[in-house]
Amino acid sequence: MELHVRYEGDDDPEKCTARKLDRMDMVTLHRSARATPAGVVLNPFADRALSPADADHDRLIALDCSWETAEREAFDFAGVQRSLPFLVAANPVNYGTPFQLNTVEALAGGLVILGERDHAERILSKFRWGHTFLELNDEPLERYAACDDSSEVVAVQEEYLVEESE
Ligand SMILES: C[S@@+](CC[C@H](N)C(=O)[O-])C[C@H]1O[C@@H](n2cnc3c(N)ncnc32)[C@H](O)[C@@H]1O
Repeated sequence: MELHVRYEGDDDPEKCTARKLDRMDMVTLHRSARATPAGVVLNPFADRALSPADADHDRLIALDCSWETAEREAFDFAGVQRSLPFLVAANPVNYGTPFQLNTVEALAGGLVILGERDHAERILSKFRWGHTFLELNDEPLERYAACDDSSEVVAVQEEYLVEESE
């Protein structure tokens, strides 16, 4: 799976996970929506959850921007829009927060769901806390990756949301 990032450049460059992956040739950065190729767009506002049924696409795309500017319209670029199901951030900025992943976590979570765990491990290995993301989310990721489609993923997610609210 090719990894692409639409890079907005409005977040702290020192902490930007997409820039680090780009320096290591693990993603391709695009400075405009027009230049970003179509694929599966990881969009927290999307109605449909990512599932193994999306594995026939060749590209996984994230939008790297500050959470302050990550509004619905910011994700308006070519491709199929997918949200990630319940997963918890492991990075030091948002540790323990569900759904609000940074770019490398979102790409890695997506890769595992699409059946590319080795690829996910490779990109996370570039970050000190990277392995923690897979440890924290081990069970849900394994279960999502075993689903057939988006509605099954949403049904599994429901169990974690109920646990979270108790
Ligand atoms: C808002 S940016 C923040 C990036 C952060 N500045 C960094 O350095 O990694 C994170 C991106 O990851 C993807 N993402 C994060 N959580 C997601 C979710 N729950 N569903 C879908 N995509 C998500 C989106 O593409 C989102 O724009």
